[in-house]
Amino acid sequence: MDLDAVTKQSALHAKPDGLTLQYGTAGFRTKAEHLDHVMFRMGLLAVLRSKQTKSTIGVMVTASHNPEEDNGVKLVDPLGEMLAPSWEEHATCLANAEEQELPRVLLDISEKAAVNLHQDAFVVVGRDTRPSSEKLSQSVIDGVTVLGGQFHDYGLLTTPQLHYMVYCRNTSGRYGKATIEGYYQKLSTAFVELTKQAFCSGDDQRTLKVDCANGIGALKLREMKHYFSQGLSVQLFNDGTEGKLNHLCGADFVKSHQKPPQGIEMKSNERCCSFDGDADRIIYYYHDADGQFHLVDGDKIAALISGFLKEPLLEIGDSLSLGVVQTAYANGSSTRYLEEVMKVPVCCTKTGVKHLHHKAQEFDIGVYFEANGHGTVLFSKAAEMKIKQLAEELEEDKKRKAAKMLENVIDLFNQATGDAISDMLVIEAILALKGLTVQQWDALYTDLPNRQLKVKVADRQVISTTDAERQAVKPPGLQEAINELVKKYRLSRAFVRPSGTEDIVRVYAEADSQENADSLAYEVSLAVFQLAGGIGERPQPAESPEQFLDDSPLFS
Ligand SMILES: CC(=O)N[C@H]1[C@@H](OP(=O)(O)O)O[C@H](CO)[C@@H](O)[C@@H]1O
Ligand SMILES: [Mg+2]
Repeated sequence: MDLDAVTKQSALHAKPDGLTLQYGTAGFRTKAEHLDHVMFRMGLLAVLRSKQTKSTIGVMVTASHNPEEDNGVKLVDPLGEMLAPSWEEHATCLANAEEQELPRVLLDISEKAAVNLHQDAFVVVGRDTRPSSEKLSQSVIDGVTVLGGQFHDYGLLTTPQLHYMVYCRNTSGRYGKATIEGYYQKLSTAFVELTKQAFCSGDDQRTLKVDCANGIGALKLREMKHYFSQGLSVQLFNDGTEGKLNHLCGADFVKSHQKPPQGIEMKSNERCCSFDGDADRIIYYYHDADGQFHLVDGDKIAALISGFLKEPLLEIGDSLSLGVVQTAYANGSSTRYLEEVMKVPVCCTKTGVKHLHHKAQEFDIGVYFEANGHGTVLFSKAAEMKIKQLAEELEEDKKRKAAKMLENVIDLFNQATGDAISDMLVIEAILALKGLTVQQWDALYTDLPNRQLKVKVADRQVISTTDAERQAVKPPGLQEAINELVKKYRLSRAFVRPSGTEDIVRVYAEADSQENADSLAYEVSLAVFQLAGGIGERPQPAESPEQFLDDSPLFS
């Protein structure tokens, strides 16, 4: 490690004095102008991680659904998964080290993590379409090269595509080819194979409207759509040619505002979906004949997918375990539906994909989705082998057919992480095969009315939680207050937790009516404000839904 060279180069990516950042739920995220030093240092860290794991490591430059002026960075571990927690700590230390401390911190990390510094290092880099992303990804590359690491810059990619590339490279191509062409080929071949049956039986060509959040998803979907055009025609909106990234559009906007994005023409009963800014989340929705808006969120995606998978799994007759993983934000109706109607085991984990992903690995087939549309399905090695073996058996019977179908489903999911494009193709395939309309899918169960709010407090870490974030253990008295409030309403539930990506406390409430959910959320916000050191204006009761929109300081 040439520490003199590191010091010299680092001076060109100097850290602003006094700035401290935390590697949070989704890596580092803040205003783009504060991130140059973090990028350079994440290049350095990726080299150390690559040497330690003797594998290719990914670095993605994106701030997902956050505003265009923001940016962020996260590292991708060898099998395409999120960075290991112990390395998140190293990332935070390295990002916050003052210039003169940098060599010592690098040596410290190398020692603590037993990095063999003589090992080769290889890092792959991807970035989203933000104006700041190109320069920032160059800073990552500067960090990689000054430590002698090799790199491949993929340029513009969706976040899940970068995860896919990392996974492919570390499994000698067994997972797929580590090129954009390889990604398109793998997914579209699986999609076309899977839907052959549905489309042969005379179904009309299917059309889907896609809101691309003016982000990277638009570029990639436009390139990819020709690969599966016999099966599905996608119409792109908010494709970045005019609008601003994530502004009044995208999956996060649609989910949190519970209304359609701007820039999309929706006719009644037409199936529409939205990606987020880096295309790792997807949400569906439609207007009914009365013009009422219906959201079909991550919970319903999980219900559709697990219902679909149950049948071929029963058919192949092997006792492979199927489970669904959710977070506390999952609508109570979805959990009840999965457990009581579908009879599948449901687990609840802390918020953040890495927690869900980890839990899903405990099943042969683990379906995980956050309510906001981030998720995928993981197949254990044993399940994959069993399915492949059955699919190759000579006898052409129902069992083999079911195994063949599952084989294509395995290939269609991005098993490295949740992926809007891959999930979209899975959902479209299921709807086609089952002959379901979006309304029929939506009717699987009825969501309980719910409301999410944000409360500003002086220090959000005064709140700590347990039971997958459903119970507050600190500050004293807060959980008791929430329990009392919840008792006042029917079918009600509420919890609070400090956000891992924003400097706020999140409040969630659901109840038998929208009015009651709003009212419970307001009362819980007030309890948080009073018991957890609220700052600024006190939470106000909602008089109109507009009050919940982002421009209000307390409600969004
Ligand atoms: C309620 C909610 O939507 N929380 C989001 C949000 O996390 P917070 O820790 O709640 O800020 O950002 C995460 C990263 O994108 C995402 O995984 C998660 O679902
Ligand atoms: Mg995202």
